[in-house]
Amino acid sequence: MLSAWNASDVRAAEEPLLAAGVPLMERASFALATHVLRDVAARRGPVRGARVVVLAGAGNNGGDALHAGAVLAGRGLAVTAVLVAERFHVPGRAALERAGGRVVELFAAPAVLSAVVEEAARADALLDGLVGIGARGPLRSLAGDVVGAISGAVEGRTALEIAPTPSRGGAAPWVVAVDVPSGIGVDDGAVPGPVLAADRTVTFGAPKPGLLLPPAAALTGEVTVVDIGLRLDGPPAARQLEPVDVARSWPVPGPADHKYTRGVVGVVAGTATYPGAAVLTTTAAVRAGAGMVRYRGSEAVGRAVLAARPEVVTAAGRVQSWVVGPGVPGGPEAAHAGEDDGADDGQHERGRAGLAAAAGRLAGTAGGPVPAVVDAGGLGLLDDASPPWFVLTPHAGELTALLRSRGEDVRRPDVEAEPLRWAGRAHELTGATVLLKGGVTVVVGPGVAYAQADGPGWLATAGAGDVLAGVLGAMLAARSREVVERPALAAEVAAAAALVHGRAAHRANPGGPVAALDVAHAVPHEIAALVGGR
Ligand SMILES: NC(=O)C1=CN([C@@H]2O[C@H](COP(=O)(O)OP(=O)(O)OC[C@H]3O[C@@H](n4cnc5c(N)ncnc54)[C@H](O)[C@@H]3O)[C@@H](O)[C@H]2O)[C@@H](O)CC1
Ligand SMILES: Nc1ncnc2c1ncn2[C@@H]1O[C@H](COP(=O)(O)OP(=O)(O)O)[C@@H](O)[C@H]1O
Ligand SMILES: [K+]
Repeated sequence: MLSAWNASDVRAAEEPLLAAGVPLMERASFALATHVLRDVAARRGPVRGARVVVLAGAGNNGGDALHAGAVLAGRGLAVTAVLVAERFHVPGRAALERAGGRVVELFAAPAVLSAVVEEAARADALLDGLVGIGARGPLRSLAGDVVGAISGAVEGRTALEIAPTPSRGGAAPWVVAVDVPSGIGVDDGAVPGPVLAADRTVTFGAPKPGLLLPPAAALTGEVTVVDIGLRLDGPPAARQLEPVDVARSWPVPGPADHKYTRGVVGVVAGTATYPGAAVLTTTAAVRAGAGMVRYRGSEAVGRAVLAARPEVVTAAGRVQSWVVGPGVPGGPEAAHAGEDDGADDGQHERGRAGLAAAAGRLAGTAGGPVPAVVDAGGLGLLDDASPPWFVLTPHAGELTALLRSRGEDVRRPDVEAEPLRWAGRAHELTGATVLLKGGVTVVVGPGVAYAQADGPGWLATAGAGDVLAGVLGAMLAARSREVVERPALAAEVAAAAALVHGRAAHRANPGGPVAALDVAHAVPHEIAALVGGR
């Protein structure tokens, strides 16, 4: 698992070490230089004579970059450091000059900006040491100008670029961000202004949340964490599950298991208008290893489900998790406005009953509360307050509607600009765990947040969300009681489902388009690979 800490926590962890004279900057800058050397060697062969431009800001981030530049100059690389502020890291500059590096005082002669940009565009490597965890807001003054100009000049990069071109020609410089790409929201992943998209980010002590969270996560390139000896004890601000975490906690059935111990998933999905959602959700739940899947819906849709998956049961009975809403009309906005966007075929009533049972509010329900996945039309069926074992699975549009239905004046671009904040707000307003779908899936539960970036862009296809709902339903059913008892566990299981779903999409057709049903069919193979490797 990757755990990310806010800037203030990293600073607090640095303080006692700095007070004790631990050479943190030497550690950081030496590791940074080592990674740059390795990358340059891999791309160019000989490192001697390679051209490196270091963009250095006023603070210690600039200090790291200048000291790394000194190490590189000492190895025979031609290093030019560009100082953007009158205040700069004095020992870093001195070390660089001693090692034979050249310094350009851009702050003293802004007219040389175009020459700097030209040199940067021709460099083998570009180190972005403008600001690190001391950044406040969008890049200002010369730091902003230089990033804007270089981004415009380097092929495949624009100043506000969200997706760096993965394989650029050999001519463009290899961009290494020092600690973080300068100008991102270190704690929240915001991209409030120009940011130079990196090929690699070498981050010190621990990842920062902004490296995991969208939209900034798309600008980091590969993230390398350098251990400089910090002790970060408190809870991380954001986490990212890795395959080994999911493998370790996967409930592999043993000899004593039977279908009810493995978990029964009750699915309220699909209508005559959207029968495919019922097929996709139930198929995904079956393929993800549910002990049993019960489909609840009209007879006609049930026939389509049974034709695709004869394992599915349509009779009512006990379940260990509910999935309510895929392919059911009437999301939060419609419910809020009293609209009706199509016949619900009785699914609203079945969905409400499922959610009431899941919340433990249905008189005469045996076995107590169980987890629920609440998707699409199910989001309009929620009560004012939900328990944390309800996992809401909106995309950005649905989350916006949900928030607006609860009085927040928010638009979709706001949600896309600050997904962690708004998923967190939805968690606060509803009490439920919130999984916000997107290129990076953000999950917020009580005291925990996850950011998962496991799937290819090809996964953005109709029905993919229904498959996720089915996979998550099966995973929650398998750990039903535990999820109800431990408020933060639903978020971990939801993040794990996003990982399985995203990796199944890669597996379904590596490097190419995927259809939602193909993703569902790849799920058991992905699970086998995960648990087989543990
Ligand atoms: N304290 C230490 O010894 C260590 C610090 N480390 C490095 O130090 C960095 C933090 O250093 P600092 O606290 O000095 O802060 P930074 O170097 O991140 O930035 C602070 C400077 O940037 C300017 N600045 C802030 N926001 C700006 C914006 N939006 N546009 C333009 N300029 C802006 C500020 O005026 C300030 O002078 C870390 O990110 C890391 O790279 C590492 O070397 C580890 C050890
Ligand atoms: N750019 C992207 N890269 C990777 N995965 C994505 C991207 N965009 C969306 N996804 C994923 O694809 C799925 C789409 O779900 P959703 O929007 O609910 O579609 P539908 O309602 O048609 O099923 C989600 O799991 C989401 O996280
Ligand atoms: K930086």
